[in-house]
Amino acid sequence: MSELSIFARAMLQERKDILISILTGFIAGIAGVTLFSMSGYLISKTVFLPPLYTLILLAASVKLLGLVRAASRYGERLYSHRATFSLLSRLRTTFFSRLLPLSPQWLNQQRSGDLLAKIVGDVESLQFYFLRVAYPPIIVISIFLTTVVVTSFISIWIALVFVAGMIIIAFGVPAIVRRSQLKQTGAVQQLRAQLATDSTEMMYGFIDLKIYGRLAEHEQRTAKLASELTDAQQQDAIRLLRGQSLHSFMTFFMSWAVLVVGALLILQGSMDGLFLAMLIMTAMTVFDESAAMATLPAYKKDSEYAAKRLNTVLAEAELPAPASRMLEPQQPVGIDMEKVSFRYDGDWRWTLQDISLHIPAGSKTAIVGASGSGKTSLLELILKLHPHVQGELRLNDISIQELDQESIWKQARVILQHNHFFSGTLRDNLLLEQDAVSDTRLLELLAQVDLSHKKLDDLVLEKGENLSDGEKQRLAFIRILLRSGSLWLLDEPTSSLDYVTEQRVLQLLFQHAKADTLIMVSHRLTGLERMDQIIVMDQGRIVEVGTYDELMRQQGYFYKLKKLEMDRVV
Ligand SMILES: Nc1ncnc2c1ncn2[C@@H]1O[C@H](COP(=O)(O)OP(=O)(O)OP(=O)(O)O)[C@@H](O)[C@H]1O
Repeated sequence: MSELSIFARAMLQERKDILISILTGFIAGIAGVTLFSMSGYLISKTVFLPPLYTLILLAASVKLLGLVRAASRYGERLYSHRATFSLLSRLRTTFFSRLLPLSPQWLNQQRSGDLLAKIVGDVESLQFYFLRVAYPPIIVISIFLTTVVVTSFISIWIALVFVAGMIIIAFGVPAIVRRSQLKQTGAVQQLRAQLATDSTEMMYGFIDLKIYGRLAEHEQRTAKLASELTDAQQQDAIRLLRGQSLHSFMTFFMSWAVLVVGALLILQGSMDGLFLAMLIMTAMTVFDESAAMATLPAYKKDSEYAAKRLNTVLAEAELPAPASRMLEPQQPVGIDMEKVSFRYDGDWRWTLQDISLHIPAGSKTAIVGASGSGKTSLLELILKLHPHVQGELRLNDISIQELDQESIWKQARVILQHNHFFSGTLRDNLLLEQDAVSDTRLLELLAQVDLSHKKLDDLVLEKGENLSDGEKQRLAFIRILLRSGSLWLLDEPTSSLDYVTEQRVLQLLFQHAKADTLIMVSHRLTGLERMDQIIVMDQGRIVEVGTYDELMRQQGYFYKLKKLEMDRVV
C-alpha cells in the first residue's frame, strides 16, 4: 500500500493524539460494555432481594461507569477528530508543497478543474483513512478480546459464541460489503473530477461559449454530469446503509444466539441464570461497538483510490534537480547562452534553436521578432521555468542548472504577457510581496503611470475582470517597481498602452532600472534607439543582433520590419 505512504508519515507525526484517542476509545468501549452488562446483572440480582449495600454498590458502579464512559468518549472524540484535522492539514500542505516546485510547464499541462478536484476532493477523502479505516479495527478487536477473556470465566461456550460473532461481524460483514462495492470503485471521484473540469472550462469560456451558441450544450453536459455524480453518491450511501443494516441484523442475531446458548446452559445447570441478562446486554453492546467495521471497506477503497490519484500526479511530475548556487542579491546579472536549444514536452519541433548571445550585466536589451518566434520562451529559460535545455545558459557565469530557481526569481522583476489579478482591493493587488509601503507612495506611483483616478480601496474582481488591459499592464508595472531585484524581464509590458502613456511608463522604467540588466520583448519597434542591443528572432533562431543604428545600417530583417511598421503608420 505504498500509495498511502504520505498518509502513514502524517500519522506518525500525529502519533500522540492517535495514541490518546486509541486509549480513550478503548476505555469508552470497555466502560460501555461493562456498564450495560452490570445493568443486566443488577436487574437479575434485584430479583433475589440481595442486601441493600450490594444494590447500592452495583448502582453506584453503574453510575460511575456511565461517567467514565461519557468522559472517555468525549476524550476519544476530541483527540481522534483533532488527529483527523491535523492529518488533513498535513496532507494538504504536503501535497501542495510537492506541487509547488514542479515546473510551471507541467502544471499548465494539467486541466485546472481536475487538479483542483485532486487538491480538494481527493485529499479530503484521505482524511477518513484514520477515523474510519485504521482506527476502528484496533478499538473493536481490543474490546472484543477483553470481553471474550472476561466472559470465558463465566462460560467458555458463551465466550465461543462471542468469538464466532466477532469473526462474522468484524470480518464477514465487511467482506460482504466489500464484494458489493468492487465494481463501483472511484466512480464518485472520477465524476467529481470531470464535473470540476467541465465547470471550470465553462466558467473560463463563458463569453465565447455564449457568443458561439455552445453554452446550452455545455450546460446540458454539466447538468448530466452533476446528476450522474448525485446518483453515484446515492449508490455509495445505499451501500453504506446496506452494510450498516447487515451489521445491525447480525448484532441482534448474535444476541439471540447468546440468549439461546445461555438458556441451554442454564437448563443443563452449567451456568448460573443470574448471568443471562448480563451476557445478553454484553452481546448487544459489544457487537454494537463494532458498527464502524461495516463501513470500513467503503472508506478504505475510497481512501486508497484517492491516494492513487494523488500519487499519479506526483509520480508524473518531475521535480527539478536540486541546485545549490545562488545569484548574488542586488548585483546586476550578466547572461550568456551558447548553442541553446529548447523544445516543449511532446513537441517535435525546436522552439529555440542554437541560440548564442551575450547580455552584459547592467545592459538594456530588446528582443523583437515575429509572433511565435520564441521571444517569450527565451525569457522563460532565463527564469529557469523549463528544466530541460540543451547547450549552456549562464547567469553571472554560473550554469543555470546549478542555480537555485528561487534565487533567480528573487532577483527578477517580471512582467508577463498575462498578469494575474486577485479578487480584493487595488491595494491588495499592488502589495503582493510586501506590505510595508505607505498609501502615499502607492498613490504617487499610480499618478506616475496615469492612474490617479484609481483609489487604493477600489475593488478588483477575480482575474482583474473590471480592469482594462492597459490598466492591468500599468498596475503590473507598479508591482515590479515595488520589488527589489536587478534583473528586469518584461514581455510586451506596454502592448495595450497608447503611445503617450507608453513613453511615460518606459521613461519611468529606464529611470528605475538605470544600473540593472533589462530585457524587454517588444512588438513595437519605436523607442529602441535607447537599447544597448536589439536581438532579432525568427522561427526560434537569432537572425540579427546589434544596436538600433547598426541594424538600420545593415538593412536586413530588422530594417524590413521597421520599414513595414513605418509604412503602416504613414
Ligand atoms: N506551453 C507551451 N507548450 C507548447 N508549445 C508552446 C508553449 N508555449 C509556446 N509554445 C510554442 O512555442 C513557440 C514560441 O512561442 P513564444 O510564446 O515563445 O513566442 P513569442 O515570440 O513570444 O510569440 P508572441 O510574440 O506571439 O508572444 C510557438 O510556436 C508556440 O506555439
